[in-house]
Amino acid sequence: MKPFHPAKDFLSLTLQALTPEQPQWQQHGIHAHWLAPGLLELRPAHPAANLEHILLSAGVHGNETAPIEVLSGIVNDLLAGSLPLHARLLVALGNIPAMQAGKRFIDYDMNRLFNGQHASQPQAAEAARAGELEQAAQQFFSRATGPRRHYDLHTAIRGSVFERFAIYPYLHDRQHNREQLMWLAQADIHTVLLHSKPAATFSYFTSQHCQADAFTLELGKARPFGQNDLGRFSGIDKALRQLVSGQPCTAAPYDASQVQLFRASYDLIKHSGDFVLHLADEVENFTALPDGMLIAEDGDIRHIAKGGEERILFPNPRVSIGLRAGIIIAPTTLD
Ligand SMILES: O=C(O)CCC(=O)N[C@@H](CCC(=O)O)C(=O)O
Ligand SMILES: [Zn+2]
Repeated sequence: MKPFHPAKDFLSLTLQALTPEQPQWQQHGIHAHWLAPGLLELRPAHPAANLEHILLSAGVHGNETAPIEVLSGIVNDLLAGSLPLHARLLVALGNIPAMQAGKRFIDYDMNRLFNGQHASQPQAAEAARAGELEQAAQQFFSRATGPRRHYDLHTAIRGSVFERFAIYPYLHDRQHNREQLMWLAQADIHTVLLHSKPAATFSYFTSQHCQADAFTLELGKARPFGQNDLGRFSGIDKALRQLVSGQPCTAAPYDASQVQLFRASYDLIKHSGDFVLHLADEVENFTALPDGMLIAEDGDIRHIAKGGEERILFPNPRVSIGLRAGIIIAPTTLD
């Protein structure tokens, strides 16, 4: 098998729409399978028992470049033999045309097209790719014989009161996994939003349909390629490197003081072109909303903050009609 060309790293191959001459090859004790552009499966050539099965994704939003660089660095070090692999790993760089264009998306937000929603937007450039990512994830996890994890790495449009945070998809009847919460804490992610309903996101899809411990990770502010301070991503970089190389996890028993939890109360939906958000563009994620504050209006609908403990997440009045223009959240504890 022809080795991965060392001068062409995973990211540049993906951005240039190049593929290795052979889709499957072995190097440094790793069996690599290039499934499609930006979709690479790696496993130890001689796997130990009880491997973890880990999906790492980034670039579902094309302009969220730091997580793409983090994952590309991990893949390159695995293939160069400088980072050992003791897991089955699927790495997915999501929206390649949007990455090339430096945009969040081309036609339609890809993270609203999972869970089958791609079928409702067949004309969108993102639809087929969302279906391809779903299929790759399902095939990958269908062959899993041990723990399944999915971390979908993002950065946010706005700054944030809490710089890094995780989003835990709605679990229906499953319990929140406290070991996962402590793993996030040792990755320097101490704030977690618990979703309260199904969503069309990649992490909800793998949580619900692949039974993975799945999270969307928001790791900082979105910046173009070349403008990231990757030092601010060292917590997740180190934690993922330890995870894929099978180093013993140093996460402690569950300690509620390490994890600040919020629960989604309701979404601000943009129902029409009359939608007005009464928050300035500089307002950060997790900004507190004083009791009685008018948050948003849409025709006859008025959203008013209640109780003084609510906060705003992902305020964005520029989304397409029908989509979420923000989430109202409130502090919570585990059941
Ligand atoms: O900064 C923003 O306004 C959006 C950041 C972002 O892309 N967040 C994800 C969260 C996905 C989830 O709820 O799990 C998204 O909106 O897709
Ligand atoms: Zn994103």
